Amino acid sequence: RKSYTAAVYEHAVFTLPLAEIENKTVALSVMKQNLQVYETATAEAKKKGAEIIVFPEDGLYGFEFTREVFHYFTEDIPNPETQPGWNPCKDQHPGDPTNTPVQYWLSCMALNNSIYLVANVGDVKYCNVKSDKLCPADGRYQYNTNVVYDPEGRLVARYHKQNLFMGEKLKYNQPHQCEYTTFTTPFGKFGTFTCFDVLFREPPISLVENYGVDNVVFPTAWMDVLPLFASVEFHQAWAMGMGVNFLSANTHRASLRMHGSGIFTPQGAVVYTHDTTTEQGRLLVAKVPILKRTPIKSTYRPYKNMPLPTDHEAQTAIKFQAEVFSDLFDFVTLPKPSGSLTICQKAVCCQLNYTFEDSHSGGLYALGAFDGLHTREGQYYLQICTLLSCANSSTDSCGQPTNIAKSRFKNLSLSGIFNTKYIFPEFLTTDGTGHDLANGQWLYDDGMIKVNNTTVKPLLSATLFGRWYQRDNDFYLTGASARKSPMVLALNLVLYNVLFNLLY
Ligand SMILES: NC(=O)CCCC[C@@H]1SC[C@@H]2NC(=O)N[C@@H]21
Repeated sequence: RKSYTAAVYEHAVFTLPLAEIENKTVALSVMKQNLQVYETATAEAKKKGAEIIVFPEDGLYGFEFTREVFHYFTEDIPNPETQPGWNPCKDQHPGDPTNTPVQYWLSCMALNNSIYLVANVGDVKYCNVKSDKLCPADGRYQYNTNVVYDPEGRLVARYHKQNLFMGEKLKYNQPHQCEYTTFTTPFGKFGTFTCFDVLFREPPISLVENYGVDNVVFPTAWMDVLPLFASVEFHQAWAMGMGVNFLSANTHRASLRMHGSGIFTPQGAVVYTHDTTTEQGRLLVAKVPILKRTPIKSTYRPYKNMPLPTDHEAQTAIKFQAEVFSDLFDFVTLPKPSGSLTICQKAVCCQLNYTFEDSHSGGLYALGAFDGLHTREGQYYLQICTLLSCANSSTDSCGQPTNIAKSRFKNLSLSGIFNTKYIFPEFLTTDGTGHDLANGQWLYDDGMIKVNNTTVKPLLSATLFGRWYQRDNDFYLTGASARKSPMVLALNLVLYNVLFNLLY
């Protein structure tokens, strides 16, 4: 057997204003409306041959809740490791007040369609504030949770999100210990994690490297941020960088820039959607290769003899600094019609060889390097090389979110020197109407992005997105220091920066 069929459903979640969710009954009616859409999608996916279906993060209720209101959406979901074989569809009787009705519905959906089903739900664990020192004051832990039901309706996996995003900390708790959640199917070993998790080492990298996972199911509620954090470019890059299949289901809310789901393999997307114009859900179904476990290829690619700019390039290429999503990059502009450029920042050096397709086509492009701590919406260490289309003809606009791209390249190769082997290759083209991953028009080979024949659409960005996980553990970024006082954190920050500047 060489492949399996997977489905992801990008769901336009039905929700109610916070003030209207007065009790558990209202919350349940909201979830039932969404579950009805899930049911239709699951039946449709099954009809198309799907063996597994993934639904998005927050897909049953939406996002804007207080901790108290979110409690109405939670159920106490057992741990399948200590209570294997739990099957709400077979074991619960509808109407019993001790039931978990959402789990009952999900389990029956999996059983009735004989399919693996992955959904994101709220799990609650009650605790005693007197005996459990970490127990929240309201006496309960609330978790952002993925559940997986097998085709018999049994709960086979439960995962509590580790890396909570921004406002999520108000309604969810972070598990005391990171959970590594896997499940095995006749078509491969799967791991699961959720949305913001993908930016961190734990649990994603350990699942692949230590738990032998070669398929990931990924419920997400991801807002696009161009040029480096757009959903489909980022999720495809993760699949390609880690050499796994990645089934990503996004919540659909175009007004929040929340869109873009796909089924990605180590070779790139087999199917994806990026609908910015409607508020409709969408089912994607595709064949996915069953992967042979291969050791992760190191993408760390040191190289010597970095070509220096020619006299002509040195005259016309302008060096400048500009921010990309609040990170200050060092940039150099691309002179036309072709060239070979290098730009470095601290330990990162980026090298580009290129020829514009049409030397008369417009658009300013710049090659940028970043090596540092990203601090917006979370803290994590990045090492990046990017070639991007600037928003307009001013260098100030390079790195600003834009959908404008005017030039195609006859050929290009982008490579870099990094301290990390965790490099995720991003590539995005556009004709102004959406994101085109240009699969088949570029290659990621030996740590290098290569275009050998002109892409169909103009290039928005090509990026080697590196994560230096090791560095996250330094100084004030450790979990232990996260519980320290603001004064200690500030001192750590100063110390960190002084040492960092001494080192580089
Ligand atoms: N639901 C989540 O866990 C948050 C989604 C992650 C969003 C990514 S992380 C950095 C970028 N900021 C955004 O607004 N979108 C991107």
